[in-house]
Amino acid sequence: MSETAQKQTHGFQAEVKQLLQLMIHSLYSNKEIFLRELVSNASDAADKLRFLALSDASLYGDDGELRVRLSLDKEAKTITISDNGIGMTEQEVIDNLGTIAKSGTKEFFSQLSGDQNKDANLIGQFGVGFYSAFIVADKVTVRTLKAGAAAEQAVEWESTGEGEYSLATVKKEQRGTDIILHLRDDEHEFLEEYKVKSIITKYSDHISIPVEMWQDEQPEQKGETEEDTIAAVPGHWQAINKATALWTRDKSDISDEEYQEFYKHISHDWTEPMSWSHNKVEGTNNYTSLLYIPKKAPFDLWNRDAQHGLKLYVQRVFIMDDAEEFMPSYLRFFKGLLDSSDLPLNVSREILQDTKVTQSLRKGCTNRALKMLEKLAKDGDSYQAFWNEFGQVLKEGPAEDFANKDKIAGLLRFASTHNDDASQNVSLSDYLGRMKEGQDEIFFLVADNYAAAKHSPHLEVFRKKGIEVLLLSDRIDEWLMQHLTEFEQKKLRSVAKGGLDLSKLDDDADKEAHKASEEAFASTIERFKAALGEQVKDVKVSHRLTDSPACVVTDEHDMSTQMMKLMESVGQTIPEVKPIFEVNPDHLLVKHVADEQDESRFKEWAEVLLEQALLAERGSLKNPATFVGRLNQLLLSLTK
Ligand SMILES: Nc1ncnc2c1ncn2[C@@H]1O[C@H](COP(=O)(O)OP(=O)(O)OP(=O)(O)O)[C@@H](O)[C@H]1O
Repeated sequence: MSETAQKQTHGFQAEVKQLLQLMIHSLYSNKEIFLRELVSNASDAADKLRFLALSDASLYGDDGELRVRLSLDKEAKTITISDNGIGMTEQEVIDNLGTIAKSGTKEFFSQLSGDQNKDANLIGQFGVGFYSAFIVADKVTVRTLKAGAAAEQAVEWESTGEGEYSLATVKKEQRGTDIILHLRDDEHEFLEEYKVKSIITKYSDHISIPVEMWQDEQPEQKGETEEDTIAAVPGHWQAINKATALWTRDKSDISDEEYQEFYKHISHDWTEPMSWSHNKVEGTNNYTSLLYIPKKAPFDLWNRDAQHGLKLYVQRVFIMDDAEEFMPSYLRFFKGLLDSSDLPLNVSREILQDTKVTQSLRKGCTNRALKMLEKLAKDGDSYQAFWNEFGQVLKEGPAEDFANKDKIAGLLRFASTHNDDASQNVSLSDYLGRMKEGQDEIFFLVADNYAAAKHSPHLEVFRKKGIEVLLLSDRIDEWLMQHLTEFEQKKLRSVAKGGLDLSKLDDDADKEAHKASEEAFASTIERFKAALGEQVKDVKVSHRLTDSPACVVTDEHDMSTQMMKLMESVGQTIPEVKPIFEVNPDHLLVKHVADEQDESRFKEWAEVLLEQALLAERGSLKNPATFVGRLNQLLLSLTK
């Protein structure tokens, strides 16, 4: 019984109103998930209490059996989900049931399109949680008492899910939370016991505490013969789920559906996972891990403040969410849990950070995760779908995890000149399989975007010789290639750097032709050097161009153009790097310039060729107006 004190009315945060509106409309076809969400919250509340009780057993009071109870009231048309978990204080009710505290919430709402199907998926990724109650209820009452608080300090929250909710202090004898859903007129199917039971079996069988329903008294019954009677069974609460922690069960006893539902419970994701791996490890370390690869990237994958990591249990007791210590950051998209027997029950984040056990568990989980990816990579289509979602994150790997560099390299996918589109589907092994005889390096080019890479003059000689080049244009690629220098004993080499030596791939005729053109052009090269002076590091005859008159490359050990751009874009000052200017002696324009006898006109041409090459390479010039002016002068002179 409760005495309701004066009610106060509060307004929902604007985003909550928006979420409620959207949810009711876009999740209607999947409305039964409200039960999964509320039972999942109840089970989390039990986990949290169990954790606190590790250091203060008195929190259990005389009620140590944690459970969730579902009650149906056909007359009142209510369904109640009741737990004896941690409960909430008034402030927690305000924070948890009146606002959305997730990082990236604003960005999330700005992504919504108004298209119900698309938005339903997005909301799924965002996590609907408690508010899903309003899909089926036109009024929700929450009565909650925080563990350890006096019965008079309980809180009643009530709302019709429109713009406001009310709060009142009430009396509640039992610790925990009751969520009472006043069902909408057309939702009375949820008052049928068989329906509710079937939903629990479908979605929440894996919940580790009992989910109970009231079983009415069974009166004494007649047996097979006159004398036999079957004794009456008094009314009692009966568990309708298996109530054992899923990961402690034998793999062979767990169905795919159970693994999938468990994933939704721990990840708050909506869609089925791409794959999972469940392992019990015994030996130096004793632990169970259950790792999942999601199908879709969460909306906050790139948000620096977003939480990630595994759910940590010690000897089946929940310890914390988002334990980041067990997975490197480049695998942060993995979801799952770790149950260790080697960590102390009172482990804190601080202790976790410097124990040897953590390090070896992290190693174990990382290896397991990489194995899962290697397995997935054998299935081309699934892996491609995975790569399109998470490839960019995996590209952080070679820089972060030196020990697993080779494994990660094998998992990377690139666009390449072998294909005619931007899709990243070429592995380094594919590339090795297509290498030309005599080729002992893997060639790549980093540019601002795929089109810029594809049309780069640096590719001309590679096209002519039929040598494949990987085309990289993601923001992280330059960083990646700084760390990915070798794969299966083959060096990776940028085609935009000096020191490119394709002589092993040249036939004798090519070699002679190169030598001849270098000799014939030697004096022109000297004239270019004199004309360009300090602007360039060197001038050379190019053997990499067929269609373009000239290009610039950076010296082998200098900072690459892409790296300079990247650093400039984040406001770093960078040391001046002078380009090496390469000219194509077979190009008509270069021949024309070489014939120019007037040294000042030669200088003008040299400047224009250099600026053109810089423009093609960097996409911009320090002084574009000078370039345009110079070019126009030369064009005019040609018309005379
Ligand atoms: N039965 C409950 N007992 C105690 N606290 C609860 C209960 N239900 C909800 N809460 C609190 O309210 C918060 C918000 O719940 P909600 O279901 O909206 O989000 P969530 O579970 O954190 O994540 P998601 O939205 O992804 O499901 C929870 O994090 C929890 O702190």
